[in-house]
Amino acid sequence: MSLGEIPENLVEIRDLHFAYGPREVLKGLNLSIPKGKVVAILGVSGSGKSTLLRHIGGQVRPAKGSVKFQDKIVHELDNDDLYALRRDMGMMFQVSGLFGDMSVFENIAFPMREQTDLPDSLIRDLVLMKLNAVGLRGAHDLMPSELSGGMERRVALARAIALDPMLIMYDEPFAGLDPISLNVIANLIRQLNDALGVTSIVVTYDVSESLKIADYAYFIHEGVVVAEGNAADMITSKDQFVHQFVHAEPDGPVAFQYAAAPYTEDLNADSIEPKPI
Ligand SMILES: Nc1ncnc2c1ncn2[C@@H]1O[C@H](COP(=O)(O)OP(=O)(O)OP(=O)(O)O)[C@@H](O)[C@H]1O
Repeated sequence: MSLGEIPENLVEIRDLHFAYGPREVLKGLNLSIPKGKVVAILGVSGSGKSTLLRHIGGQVRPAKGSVKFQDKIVHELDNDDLYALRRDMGMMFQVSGLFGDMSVFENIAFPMREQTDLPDSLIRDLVLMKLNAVGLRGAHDLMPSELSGGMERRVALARAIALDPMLIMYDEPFAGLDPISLNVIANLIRQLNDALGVTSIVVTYDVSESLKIADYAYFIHEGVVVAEGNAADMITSKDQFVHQFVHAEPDGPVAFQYAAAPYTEDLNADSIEPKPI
């Protein structure tokens, strides 16, 4: 590969450590998100995926290591710069977070009104454009309570792109969706990434869906990257961890048994003797 072909990274995570009190969640995480790509971050529930996204958005501070967004170290920014940085990031969560007392239109217009001085006529056109991109221009007058789960997720996606971010972060975008809605969301993630020229991070435990649309995948477990590679290669990977994940095997590097003393020790131990009735 010539130097000219090496993609520039939008996000670089180096030796990231973080703990919630005594609970160490990230233990020296390293990964890079190249510009223009869709990158899947995969791992079992509780492996620290959402915590990683919180570091990229600057909501939490690393105990050690850093997150670099473009040329800025996120945890070194002052409040104004952090606010400006967050405008370059759109987020879509499993829980849509739409305002229940505002129409679909007003939900998308809200960040535009809050963060820009655009006139109402332009906001109107922009909102309809964003809704059109997710196939819901015709639903602009509906209230969130009138939307199906899949539609709600699409409105949340329209809101995530309201301010033309450079990076879109998706936290469990497929959770709880029926198969058709799930496909719609997966295809939208890919299409919007390419049409808008953005970069996307998809954090999920849904391996098969995310590998269909991602360019690159990282597998994280117990706070570190345990495997990575081109998404297409992951399906046939011989790596034990990837294999277990892709084939949803109940035991493997991610152990079925919670860590315990040897069985024989436990069987003789006083502590597990049944209490007298
Ligand atoms: N605010 C918090 N305070 C204490 N512990 C937390 C907090 N947030 C998360 N944790 C714990 O940190 C670990 C990692 O959580 P995180 O949400 O980052 O994992 P995840 O991989 O995104 O999993 P999930 O898909 O279940 O959200 C979990 O064990 C979780 O219980």
